[in-house]
Amino acid sequence: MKDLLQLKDKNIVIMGVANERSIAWGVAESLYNAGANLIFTYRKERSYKKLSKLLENSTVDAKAVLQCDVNSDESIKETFATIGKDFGVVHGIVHSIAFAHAEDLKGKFVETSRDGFAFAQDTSAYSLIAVANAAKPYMSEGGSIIAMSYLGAERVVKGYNVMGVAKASLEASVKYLATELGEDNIRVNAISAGAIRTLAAKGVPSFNDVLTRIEQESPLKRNVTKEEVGDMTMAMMSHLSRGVTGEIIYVDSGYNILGI
Ligand SMILES: NC(=O)c1ccc[n+]([C@@H]2O[C@H](COP(=O)([O-])OP(=O)(O)OC[C@H]3O[C@@H](n4cnc5c(N)ncnc54)[C@H](O)[C@@H]3O)[C@@H](O)[C@H]2O)c1
Repeated sequence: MKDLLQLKDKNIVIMGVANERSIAWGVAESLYNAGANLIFTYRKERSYKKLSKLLENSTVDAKAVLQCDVNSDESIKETFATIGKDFGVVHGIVHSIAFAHAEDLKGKFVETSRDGFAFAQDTSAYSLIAVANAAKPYMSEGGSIIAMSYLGAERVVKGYNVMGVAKASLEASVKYLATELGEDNIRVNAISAGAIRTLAAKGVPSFNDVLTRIEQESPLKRNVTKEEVGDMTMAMMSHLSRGVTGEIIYVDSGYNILGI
């Protein structure tokens, strides 16, 4: 099986583990079991502490744990320069990062502030472009970049507001990046995940209603898990998906196909 995936000893950067509930942690477990070398990045000291504990208490091994604040070009460049120096080649990147100010999610969309809009875009969408640009020199053997999106990018999900527009921008960025980086055999895709109870999800006021609705109405009649998103991310990182780029892949119990 590992041979089919061709992930053994591949250097994969995982950005966005905040705690054990993080989607990125589900991804880390899947990729580790497939034999990949994992390089983790975190934003704040708090995440570093949580991540260190998680690593201590699990079988997942980290080849490196580095700080990277995606709101800062300098931080992104420095992180990837260190990764390049220490590992030579990057084969994959998992971008599992998003943030918007709570007041921009709670209020009416029409009242979104200029700053709040820019901040959500910068953190949740532009960061993918900046990361791809900083990583590109080290992705000399080709590779795969995965971002995490949500249905709120293309449909109106109550309470998702400014983040929905940031995800729309993220999904469009995936397609533009895929088109340009394809000649270097770098594939860029997004997973559109169903609702999963995480720290980031706490900021979305309608989250509990969304979970209930998916359970009642989705084709699979249940919510998805971070492990399921992890496995699909692993497939999208692997040799199995070598012909796929610029796609938005749904791991959402089929909820996105519903009309009314
Ligand atoms: N949980 C869901 O229901 C759901 C559904 C679909 C998509 N997603 C997406 O999955 C991704 C991961 O979110 P999650 O739900 O696992 O929540 P999470 O809170 O565990 O992860 C979000 C991560 O983003 C990081 N982050 C925020 N700002 C950053 C910055 N400036 N620099 C570096 N890192 C920063 C946080 O530190 C955290 O690790 C996000 O893109 C989110 O929008 C989540």
